[in-house]
Amino acid sequence: MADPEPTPGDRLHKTLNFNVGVLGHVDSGKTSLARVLSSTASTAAFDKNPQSKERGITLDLGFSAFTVLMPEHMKLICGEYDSLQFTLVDCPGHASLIRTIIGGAQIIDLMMLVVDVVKGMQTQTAECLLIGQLTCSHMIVILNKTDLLPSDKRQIAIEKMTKRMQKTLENTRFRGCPIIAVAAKPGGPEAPETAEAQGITELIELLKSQAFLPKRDPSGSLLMAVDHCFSIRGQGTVITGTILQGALRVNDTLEIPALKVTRKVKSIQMFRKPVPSAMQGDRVGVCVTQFDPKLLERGVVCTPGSLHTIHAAIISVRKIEYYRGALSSRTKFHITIGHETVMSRVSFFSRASVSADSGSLSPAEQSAQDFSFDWEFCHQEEYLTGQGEAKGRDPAQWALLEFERPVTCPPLCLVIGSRLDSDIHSNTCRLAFHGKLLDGFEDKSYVDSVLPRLKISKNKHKEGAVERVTDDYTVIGKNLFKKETNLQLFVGLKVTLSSGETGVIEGSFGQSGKIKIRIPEGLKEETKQLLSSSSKKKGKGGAKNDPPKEEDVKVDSQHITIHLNFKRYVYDPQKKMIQS
Ligand SMILES: Nc1nc2c(ncn2[C@@H]2O[C@H](COP(=O)(O)OP(=O)(O)OP(=O)(O)O)[C@@H](O)[C@H]2O)c(=O)[nH]1
Repeated sequence: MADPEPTPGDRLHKTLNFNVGVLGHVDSGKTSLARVLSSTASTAAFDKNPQSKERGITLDLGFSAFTVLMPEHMKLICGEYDSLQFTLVDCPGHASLIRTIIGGAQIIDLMMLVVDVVKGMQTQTAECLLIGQLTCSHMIVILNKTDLLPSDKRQIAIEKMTKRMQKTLENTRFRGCPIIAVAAKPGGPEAPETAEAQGITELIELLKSQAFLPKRDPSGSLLMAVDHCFSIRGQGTVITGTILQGALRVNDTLEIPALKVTRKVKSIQMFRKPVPSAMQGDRVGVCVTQFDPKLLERGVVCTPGSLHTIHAAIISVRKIEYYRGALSSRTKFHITIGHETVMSRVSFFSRASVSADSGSLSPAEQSAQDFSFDWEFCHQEEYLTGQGEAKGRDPAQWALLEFERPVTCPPLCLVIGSRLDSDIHSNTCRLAFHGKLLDGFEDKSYVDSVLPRLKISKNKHKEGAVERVTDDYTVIGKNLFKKETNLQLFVGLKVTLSSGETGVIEGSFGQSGKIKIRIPEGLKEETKQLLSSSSKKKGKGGAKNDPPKEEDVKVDSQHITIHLNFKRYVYDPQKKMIQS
């Protein structure tokens, strides 16, 4: 019989793990803070706990942990646990920062944004805030290095910086989040190790008060981020890391996608004790049958067959508003996807760019229909609109990514596009866009044969005429499309009328390529008059509240034109390159 899914109660130990990402600008004091938190907690917070010394452990580069007794407010909801472990994920360099955060997005429960109190928000602070916005729902701001402020003006300076941070956070999801001042390593690098950090006990109390029962889901396939790997003679190879998704049991078979091999789980340890299973959010050491640990210093392991290695992908795209550069097609960006950052050629396209004029395709182009179907499918899926990308808001954007080397990632994972090669001191945001993986191309030959033949054309412009008004908010347009055109692909696109109103294509009208246009602000009086006089002159149709029927429409207004701008995306078997 299969083992039951592990539950949070299925533990030999009674410690709940809570993951805290430590983010901030270079040199803001992240590592110093993680270090002092761990040591302060292990010496002070546990004096009642005999295991305290053991718990202030350094797990690996970038990971440290400390444990406290279960805070009062969590005792009721976390009945089966008696203590709470904070695992601090110190995120160092920039590329690895994005990778760590994206990879850990599902399991970073709270983010500590470390700010140098003297310098305030710096470029990377802002970038970290952006990444936090995309991946995390709880945050604490740490104003560090308060010892550098002159003692007589310290309090005022802290209050000033607190207010400034509050203002910055006003329009973010972290509005009103706690802000605390500390000195993680007073005196800087030259100071003796004995120099006492300030505000750390208060910070630990704040962390305890902000902690909550994290959502963990043992279902689905396993995905574990590996941060360390070593062998134990006679036993096997141990991989340590964090379970990002799913669960793991002794005797399970794991896949190491980078090595294209599978290995059997011989034992699992948490908090240095053997456990039969572990689940999302847990930090574990897993002993598997032997392989060369040098081959997997960092990376992922997973349920066999659950990850895909892809050569190209389609993603949804949202521009990061602080990014000053252009998102132009066929340029290269650093793409962070799953646990990898890879250079990619990026071609952007938008909704109506999908083989829109299918009726006018040549027979060769017609064969592209299968392909364009995929895109059509994409934009009907909820995940495009479900993640805050509400239908009807911004015109949706997509991109085709062509990776310089294949990447291994889970389906639907978060993707961030950035320009990491731009100068880190240039004071500009290097994060350009974010999105979700919608579709990946695994088959290299498919990529070779199909992707080079995609054509993303330049902006197109179509012009038609308003035929009649059906009510104060709706007009019927004609001469924009042929009757064969798949009008569904244009639904939701913006049009402008020569009379000044803007509208949205609501759908087709009749069978001859006419469209119904909704004018959300309503038609201007002059426009209505112009259209109704035009109707009367011709003597048919145009009665304000008549349900529109195609045969009614005989009136031809020469006065008001409709303008539609869009991009077109077609498969062109003749082309050897993507054209733009
Ligand atoms: N004066 C003073 N210096 C500090 C404090 N905290 C850290 N520093 C110093 O600031 C420098 C950077 O500290 P780190 O902890 O390495 O900063 P970091 O953010 O982890 O740096 P990166 O990992 O390089 O991004 C070191 O020289 C520390 O000694 C503090 O509270 N006061």
